[in-house]
Amino acid sequence: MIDETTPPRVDSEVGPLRAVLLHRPGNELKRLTPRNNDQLLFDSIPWVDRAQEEHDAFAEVLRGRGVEVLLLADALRTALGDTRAHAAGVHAAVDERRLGPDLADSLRSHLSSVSPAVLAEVLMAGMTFEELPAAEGASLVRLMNHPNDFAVDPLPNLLFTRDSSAWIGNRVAVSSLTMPARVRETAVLDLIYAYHPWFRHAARAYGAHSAPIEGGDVMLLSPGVLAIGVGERTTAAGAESLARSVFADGIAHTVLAVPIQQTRATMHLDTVCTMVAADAVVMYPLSRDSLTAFTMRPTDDGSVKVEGPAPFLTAAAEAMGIDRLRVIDTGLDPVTAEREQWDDGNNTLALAPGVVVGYERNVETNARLAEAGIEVLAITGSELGSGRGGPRCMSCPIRRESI
Ligand SMILES: NC(=[NH2+])NCCC[C@H](N)C(=O)O
Repeated sequence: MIDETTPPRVDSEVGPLRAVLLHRPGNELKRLTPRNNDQLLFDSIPWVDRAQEEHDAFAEVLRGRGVEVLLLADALRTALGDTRAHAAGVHAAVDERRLGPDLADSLRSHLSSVSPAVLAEVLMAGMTFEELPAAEGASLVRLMNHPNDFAVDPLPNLLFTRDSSAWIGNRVAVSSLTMPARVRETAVLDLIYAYHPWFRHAARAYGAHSAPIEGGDVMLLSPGVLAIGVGERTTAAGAESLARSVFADGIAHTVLAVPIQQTRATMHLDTVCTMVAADAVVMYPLSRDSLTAFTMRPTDDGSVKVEGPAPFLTAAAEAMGIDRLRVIDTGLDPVTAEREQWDDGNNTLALAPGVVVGYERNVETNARLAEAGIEVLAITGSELGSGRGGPRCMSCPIRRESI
């Protein structure tokens, strides 16, 4: 149990994992249709019951290895028990630009009287116009929207808790998410970190309302050394602001900004590379020689010095103070490599150095990891994967032991 004697702290990707924030997918996935799935960032329509079973099995693997699992929905309900959080939750749910003043007022007053559990459900699964409380008289906004249109958008990507917040040392960075379908996740995580008792003393590393940055792009290469992917989601401005913030707080001495391709397949740095041991990564073979990095370090006068670009592996090893950052040689043929990269083969979650969780379907990548001495705990993800995210994307480590 996390308490004041064992506060949240994460200073690597691979230190023994002790506590993690996960989101068991819920009714928000039932909102996905062939008409809205692209916009909601899913590649197909998941079978929700099966996705929940797969997720339960994922959580069980973690618990079986001594990891405490905090589920986001539970955390949100707990947080909303505080009246200030409840008021902030109502504010976050109601978008007056969409509803107009009358409907917004009536929805606000309705939500103000619901239980924390009901408000949490609205914040996660959204609300259609048909589900709005019944009203007297005609409202233009009600009349002109289809009953199945969203009055409050659902958040199906809450599943990917990696992106909406990230712990760096003893501080949490609540993300400013790029895609419109995910922007409101920030408000949900803000409520949890401000009002859940586990996080009462949590300090923030980065303002949620600064430039875009997503946790899938943030990698803790070693204590004090961060790599930040810059691409579809995290901008150069986001990487620079986060670097300034961690330098100012003294929680990092080097930050690498790593340009990644602006494509759906490589939306975050962790889609092409994750750490499997203190000095080893699994990496999409095509990225191996093409990834580069700019190195940022703080200067004495409080500004940031930028160098590079240099090859990523060289810059990373130098910043980490090691001879070489090993790449597990998956040696896959380009077609298999591309298929397994798409299915999050490189998106592993380390539970300890040399022990990772991966999707079972990435047979070739997992076999190469095993040959290299990495224990792979395989989980099924046929439905979970339809949102394009693997074990690392679906987990936000809250506490890891130091290595
Ligand atoms: N860290 C990650 N790779 N996260 C994957 C997020 C997938 C999600 N559907 C999105 O497009 O945002």
